[in-house]
Parts: sequence; C-alpha cells; structure tokens
Amino acid sequence: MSQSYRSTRSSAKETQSFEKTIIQGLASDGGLFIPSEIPRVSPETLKQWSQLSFQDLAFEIMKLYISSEEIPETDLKGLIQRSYSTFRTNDVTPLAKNVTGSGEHLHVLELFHGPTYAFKDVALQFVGNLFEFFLQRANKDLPQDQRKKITVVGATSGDTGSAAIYGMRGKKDVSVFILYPTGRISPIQEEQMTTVPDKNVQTLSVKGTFDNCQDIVKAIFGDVEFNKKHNIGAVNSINWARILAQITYYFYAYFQATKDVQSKVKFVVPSGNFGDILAGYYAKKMGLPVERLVIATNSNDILDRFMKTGVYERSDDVAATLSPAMDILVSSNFERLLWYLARDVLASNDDQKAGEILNQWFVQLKTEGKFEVDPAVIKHALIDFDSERVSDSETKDTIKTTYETSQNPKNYILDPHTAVGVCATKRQMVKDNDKSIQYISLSTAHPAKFAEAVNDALCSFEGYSFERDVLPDELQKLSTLEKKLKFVEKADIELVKATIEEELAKMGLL
Ligand SMILES: Cc1ncc(COP(=O)(O)O)c(C=O)c1O
Ligand SMILES: N[C@@H](CCOP(=O)(O)O)C(=O)O
Repeated sequence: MSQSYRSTRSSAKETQSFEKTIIQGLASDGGLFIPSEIPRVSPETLKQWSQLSFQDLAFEIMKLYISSEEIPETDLKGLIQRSYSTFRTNDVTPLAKNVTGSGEHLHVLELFHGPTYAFKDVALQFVGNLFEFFLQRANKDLPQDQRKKITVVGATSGDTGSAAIYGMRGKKDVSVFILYPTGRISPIQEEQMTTVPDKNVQTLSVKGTFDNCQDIVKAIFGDVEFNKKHNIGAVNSINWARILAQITYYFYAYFQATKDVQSKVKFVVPSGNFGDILAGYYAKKMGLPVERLVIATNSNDILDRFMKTGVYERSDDVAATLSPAMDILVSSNFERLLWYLARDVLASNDDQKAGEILNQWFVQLKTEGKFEVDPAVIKHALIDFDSERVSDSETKDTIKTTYETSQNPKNYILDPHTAVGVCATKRQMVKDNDKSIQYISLSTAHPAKFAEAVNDALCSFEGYSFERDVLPDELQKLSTLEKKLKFVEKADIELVKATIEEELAKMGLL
C-alpha cells in the first residue's frame, strides 16, 4: 500500500499524508510529490478488475493510494460518483475500436467526453470535488472569519484552464486564477474559460508563452509569504491527484481493448507536460502488462530529444504548432519519471539518494539550461518508453487520411493533438510489423476545440461541414456570452501577484 508521499528533490526520510500532498500541490523544495511506494496488483486482481465499471475501477485504484483513515471508503466512492456524473457518456472514457479497420488493431481512447471536451476533465472534476471535501471537513465548525480557503493558481496552454474552472466554479472557499499566454490558445478554448460568470473565477491573459505562465505559477508556490497568506492550490499536473485520477483509464482501456490480460498492448500518448503518459507509467508499474508507452511530441520535442540523446535541454524558443496545448519547452512531470530512473539505475533503489541526484540535475538545468544522463539511464527508460516526433504537415495529413480512410466510424475526425498520437502510432506499427499488438492511441481533445487546424485539413472534402459535423451546440453558443478576462501586460511574478490580490479583494475573499 502506498499511502504516503515524498518529494522528488528530498534527501530526507520523512513522507507525508495524501491530504497534505494534494493541498500543498508542489513541495517546498521545488520538487513534485510521488507515492512512497507503487502498489502492485496480481494477475488475479487484474482479471477481476477487467469486469468493473469505470467508476468502480477508479475506486479500486484510488483506495490503494489513499488511506481510508484520510478519506473513508464511502466518501471516496461518493467523490468518484459525483466527479464522473458530469460526463456525457456512462463509461466516461470510451474506446473507439479498430478505427482504421480490424487489420491494424488501432483503437482510439476518447478522453474528451467531460464538461470541457478535454482529457483534463477526467482528473479535474475529481480534483475540484477533492478540494471541496477537504475544505468542508476543515471548516465544519469554524466561524466565517476563520474558515480555511484555497487560492488556486494554474497555468494553461488551453485545456487545463477550462477543465480546472469547470471543476472549481462556484465551490465555497475556493478562488481560481488561470494564467494563459495571450494569443496562443484557440478561440474556443479562450471562450470556454472567459465566459464562466462565477464570482470565484478569474482568467489572466499574460503577454508571453505557456512556459512563462508555468514559471510564474511555480514561483508563486515557492513564495513562502504569499503562499502562506493565500494558501495556494495547484490544478496543474504538478498536483499528484491529477496523475492519480488518470491511472484509471489506462486499466479501463486495456480491458476494453482485450479481456485477455496477456495481450500485447502499446499506448501512444500526445505529450507536453508528461502528466498524461506518466499515469500510464504508474499503471504499468502497478502490474498492467503494457508493452510500451510511446511519447508523441510535436516539434517542441524536449522529450523526444532526451529519449534519443540523454540530454535534457531547454531550447530557446517555443514553436507555435497546430497542436498548441503541447507547445511546451520544459515538461514539468518528467521530473517524476527522472526520479524513478535515478533511483533504479544510479541510486541502488535508495529514495534519499535519488532525491539528491534529482536535485543536482535540476540545479544544472536552471544554471546551464541542460543536463545529461548516463546512457544506462536511457537504456532503462527504453524498457518502458519509446518516442516519436511529429511535424505539423504530418499532423495535418493524419487528420486528412483518417477522415478519408477510417472504417469505424467512417469519416472519423481527429483533433490535432490526437493526430500527433495517431501519426506516431502508424509509425510504430510499421517499425513493429507485429499484427498481434493492440495499439491504443489517446485522444486528448475534441476536434471542435481546434477549428482552424481541423478545417484547414478537411475543408477540401466535399460535404464536410465543421458546424454540422464537428461543433457541439454547447460550444457554439459560447461566442454569444459575455467575456471576463484580465490582461497582464508582462510575464512578471510581481504583476501577477498584485493582480491576484486585487481580484481577491473584489471577490470578497481577501
Ligand atoms: C489536448 C491536449 N493534448 C495533449 C496534451 C499533453 O498532455 P501532457 O501535458 O499531460 O503531456 C495536452 C496538455 O496537457 C492537451 O491539452
Ligand atoms: N497542455 C496543458 C498545459 C498544462 O499542463 P498540465 O497538464 O500540467 O496542467 C494545458 O492544456 O493547459
């Protein structure tokens, strides 16, 4: 049972509770929290789990990471039920099987059936309810002026923001501030975030890149005084609860693809901040017999370069691609994987030593812009992972050819992030040349969120209509609603902090 947590950068023995880990978000040494142990499940348990609903499976997995003394089982079940009742489909993350016909075993795991049409909903609906649960319990008998509050501060390249807002809107004692890079998210993503009227929500459009926004958020967590004053909460995938909630769909999809727990299955994951695929890594380490997890990047390829060279290097410029949610220079969750690699390969399984090594690597990243690992580390990483880099023209071609050739259903429309994954999947199929492998390609967003890229790929097809075939009514009407946003003219932490305090005062929460 792995029910206590430690920081990736800590060289101390102590671990802490799940509640503290979730509320704190980021460790005070700048590291990310990881479970002190990864629980293992037996093949017999896997067989039983293969018969469960998504919700029941989520419960079985989460209770291995959360002590019932912290969250009693009936409460955990209630949290899970509430979190997934907002999805448009009962099975939460359905699998579109054999999309290209039965010869290839290419399945698309549709993760976009939640309130904001993005995979982030799977975790952020749960995180919102978890924050509410902890706050209600802490505030139960307290007078108004002593109630504990959480000020959520998050960075988004488009999707985390709206999923976090929909997970937290209207929640008592919670305020939400979402930073996004001005002009670098799609119009629908911006509308989703800025048209939410709830008083506890404020979007901040920051002149800069997503990495600037992410750096500011991490710096705010590191600002001891500001953090203490406002009790800053994390909704980005630095928060362990995000990863935990995503583990379920790897198990669920595996069982949907094949009831036989011996089958060879590869997951292909469009990756940026490495939160989505990291959940797959935990599933594999728990005993799900996954062949490999394939990291699919766009031309912002820090992850692919690392897997090929062993050098983790922040490049100078972020490229604006057709898959903007993955336009990321430094991938925050990769730190968690690096910790496991350091521990297994360089630290003889010693947690504290792994923390020391991680710390050195990250000091080097900060001072020199890069670090390099021993080839043995990469060799070890390649047991679980492979990687592919996909260009914009390949992304566009993949949207086109999938539309033209798909069988189940016909004219299947991919969003550009999903297309990066499907293109990588096709490459893997050619390399593997093994018809017994099942490929599960993760679909991380609904195509309606990326109209420009989708229309550019498909407008030449006779009979294609974005409004009729792609755009749900719910998203269509967003453009008619009033927008609420605040511009931050410079990517500067002091400016952002001042804006947050100004807005908290207006919300009556200061
Ligand atoms: C649509 C979409 N696809 C893929 C990703 C990449 O996921 P991750 O950052 O967890 O690697 C994101 C952003 O996180 C996203 O919003
Ligand atoms: N692609 C993300 C970027 C933030 O990543 P997160 O998973 O760490 O929250 C987005 O869409 O905002």
